[in-house]
Amino acid sequence: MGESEEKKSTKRDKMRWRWVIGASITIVLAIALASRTKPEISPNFGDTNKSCQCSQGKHRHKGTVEDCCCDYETVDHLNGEVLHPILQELVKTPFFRYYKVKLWCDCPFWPEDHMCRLRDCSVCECPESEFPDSFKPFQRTLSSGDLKCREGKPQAAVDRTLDSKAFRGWTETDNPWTYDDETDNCEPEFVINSFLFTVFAAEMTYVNLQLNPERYTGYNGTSARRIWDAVYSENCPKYPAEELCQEEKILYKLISGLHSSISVHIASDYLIDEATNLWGHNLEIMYYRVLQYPNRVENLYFTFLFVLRAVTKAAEYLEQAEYDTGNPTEDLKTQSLMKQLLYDPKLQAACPLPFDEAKLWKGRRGPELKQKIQAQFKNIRFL
Ligand SMILES: Cc1cc2nc3c(=O)[nH]c(=O)nc-3n(C[C@H](O)[C@H](O)[C@H](O)COP(=O)(O)OP(=O)(O)OC[C@H]3O[C@@H](n4cnc5c(N)ncnc54)[C@H](O)[C@@H]3O)c2cc1C
Repeated sequence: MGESEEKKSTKRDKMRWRWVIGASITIVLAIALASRTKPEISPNFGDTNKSCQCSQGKHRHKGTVEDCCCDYETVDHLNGEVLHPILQELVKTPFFRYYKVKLWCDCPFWPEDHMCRLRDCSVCECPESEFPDSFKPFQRTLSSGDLKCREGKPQAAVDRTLDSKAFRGWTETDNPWTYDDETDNCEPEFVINSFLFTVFAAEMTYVNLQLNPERYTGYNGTSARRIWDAVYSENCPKYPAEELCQEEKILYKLISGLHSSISVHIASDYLIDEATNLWGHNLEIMYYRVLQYPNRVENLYFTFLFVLRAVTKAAEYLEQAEYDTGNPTEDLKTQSLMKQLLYDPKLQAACPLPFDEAKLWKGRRGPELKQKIQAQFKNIRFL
């Protein structure tokens, strides 16, 4: 591999791992929130002043998480003791708080999609001066005076010509599970971003995830629903559940687990009263969208363990990866937190193999099935 190829590949790897850690963070938080409110829900739905009547410590879900090698109680314990505290620190580091996304592109499937109703839904882009030098492979035209959210105005977009020149070389794909496209093309694929839910977007730009938390944004109604409908109908076969093979069930569980995670975040940080701008927990939403369906909670735990396996499987790589943002102090801290996360003795002892992927793709149909599911997986891009 030539030097420039190596650089491209390292950049793609960085993007990929930011994604995996990002997914871990969102799912870890969702588990923490769901497990806190799992038992009997108080009738004081949406009321932030009255105390929650949850009886802590009671598990509705017991035993091993289906298709995994770890139980519910252990997940809750590890999440609270180990993962949640470390990830809370990791998300603040520059390497993980800046995320590259494509904004501003018409939806090729559903024109005039109105998306979010709330003003707060708009995505705050970072001015060029803010994001780390080593993340800047191209010149930007966004001035530092442009610190405010741009509130969904496509005309305020940065110079695309520069972007496409700088990124032309990055379009090749070497991972059969993902697209590594960082050009400004608008592709007819689902770009799923649980923080920003930019569903179809173009033009790479940076956002600070600390300024764009995952929470209620008013993205409701038919517009939001048809995206979920499309995600499920494109990727989950219609035939009865008992006829699904293991790999198809897993893809469904991952989508459903991510859906639960998004719903839990919405419920946890909800606009209770628009007039007074009062934000708080909405336990009614938490219950009606997630907790009343045991399988949605189970799928959340499954997704947690699946992502945890991806992170721990890549421990050696992640330990040695460069977390270079041009700020040595912060970058050292990122590396040290990553090591803590990857080699935590409690994690290794309690859940050494969160999910066993070696059981997949067996039998005569294995290779064909893998190709089919890879294509489906690529169709949905979880950022
Ligand atoms: C990728 C994506 C990201 C989003 N991010 C946000 C966000 O950050 N903030 C925000 O406010 N809104 C967000 N939304 C919208 C949000 O997820 C809901 O679609 C919206 O709040 C409307 O909810 P709903 O009650 O109509 O049901 P939806 O959550 O839209 O669900 C649609 C249908 O899917 C089924 N379903 C629901 N949950 C599950 C599950 N876990 N497993 C299997 N099936 C299920 C049910 O049959 C349900 O009726 C996002 C939507 C998408 C597609």
